[in-house]
Amino acid sequence: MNIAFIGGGNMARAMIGGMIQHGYDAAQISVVEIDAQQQQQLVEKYGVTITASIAEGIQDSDVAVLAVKPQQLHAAISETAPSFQNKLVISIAAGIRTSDLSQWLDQHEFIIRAMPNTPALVGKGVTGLYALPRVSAQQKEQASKILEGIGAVVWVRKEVQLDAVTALSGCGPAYVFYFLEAMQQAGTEQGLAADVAKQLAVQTFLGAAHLAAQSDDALETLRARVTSKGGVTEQALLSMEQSNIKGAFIRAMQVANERSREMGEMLSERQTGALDAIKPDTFFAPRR
Ligand SMILES: NC(=O)C1=CN([C@@H]2O[C@H](COP(=O)(O)OP(=O)(O)OC[C@H]3O[C@@H](n4cnc5c(N)ncnc54)[C@H](OP(=O)(O)O)[C@@H]3O)[C@@H](O)[C@H]2O)C=CC1
Ligand SMILES: O=C(O)[C@@H]1CCC=N1
Repeated sequence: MNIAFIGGGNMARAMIGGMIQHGYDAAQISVVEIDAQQQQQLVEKYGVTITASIAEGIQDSDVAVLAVKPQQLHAAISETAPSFQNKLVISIAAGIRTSDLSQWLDQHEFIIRAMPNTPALVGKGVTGLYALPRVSAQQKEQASKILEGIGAVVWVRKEVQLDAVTALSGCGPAYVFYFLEAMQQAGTEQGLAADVAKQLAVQTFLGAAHLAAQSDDALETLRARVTSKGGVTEQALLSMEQSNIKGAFIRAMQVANERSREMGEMLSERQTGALDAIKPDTFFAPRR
C-alpha cells in the first residue's frame, strides 16, 4: 500500500517516523512538502520520496494523508481535487469536517477523519477515527492497519466526537509535557539535579500509565492506594483541590473542544484570516 502525505510537518513526521520504525518501507511513502528545510530533513532522516507537487506526489499512492495546518488545507487541495479520485483520503486536520473536505474534493466520498497524536513517533500513539458512510469496510481496515502501526486505534460513531478526541488525546501529549515540566521544576526547586528530576517525573508518568492500563481498578482506587491516611500525598492532593486543579483542567479541555468546533465552522466558511490573525505567545509557538 503506497501512502502520500500532503504536508510533512510535526505530525506527519511523527507518523512517518513511527511507521518506518515499525517496519513500513520508506519506498512506499511519498511526502508533498513546500518548505525546503522540511524537505531536506525528511529525505535525510526517513529516506522518503519528496515532491512539492500534489499531483505528482499522490499519483502512485493508494492512500493520501492530509497533514497540513487546517487553515492551509483548502488552498492545498482544492485545485488538485481530480488527483484524489478513487484514493482513500485520510485527513488529520483538526476541526475540518468531512462534509467540507468532500466538497473541496469534488464530492469525494472515500474520506476518513483521523486524530492521531505525536507519541506515534515511538509507536505509542492513539488515533481517533471517523469514516463517511460510503467508505468501505476494506478501506476502514486499511486505515486501521496503517494507524495501528503507530499505536492504538479507536473508531467513533459520530463525527462531533472527534472534537472530544482532539481535546483529549490529540492535544493530550502537550498537557502531559506541561505537567512533566511542572514536576521537573518543583523537583529542582527542592534541590534535585534537573536530569534526575526529569527522570523521576517521566518514569512516574510511565509507571502510573502502565499501572492504569493493566489494572481493572478505577483510577480513583489507584489514586487512593498512593494516598496514605494522614500522610504526605494527602497534603499534596488537598493543596491541588484547594487550587481547583481538576476544575481548571476540565475547563481547559472544554475550551479545546470549543476551539476544534470553532475552527471547523470558520474554515467551512473559509475564514482563514481569522485563524491566522491569532498570534501565539512565544511560550506556545511551535518548534521543530
Ligand atoms: N501536531 C500535533 O500534535 C497534531 C496535529 N494534527 C493536525 O495535523 C496537521 C499538521 O499539523 P502540524 O504537523 O503540527 O503542522 P506543521 O505546520 O508542522 O506541518 C504542516 C506542513 O505542511 C506544509 N504545507 C503547507 N501548505 C502545503 C502545501 N500546499 N503542500 C504541501 N505542504 C504544505 C507546511 O509548510 P509551512 O510551514 O511552510 O507552511 C508545514 O511544513 C494539522 O492539520 C493539525 O491539526 C493532528 C493531531 C496532532
Ligand atoms: O493544536 C492543534 O491544533 C493540533 C490538534 C491536536 C494537537 N495539535
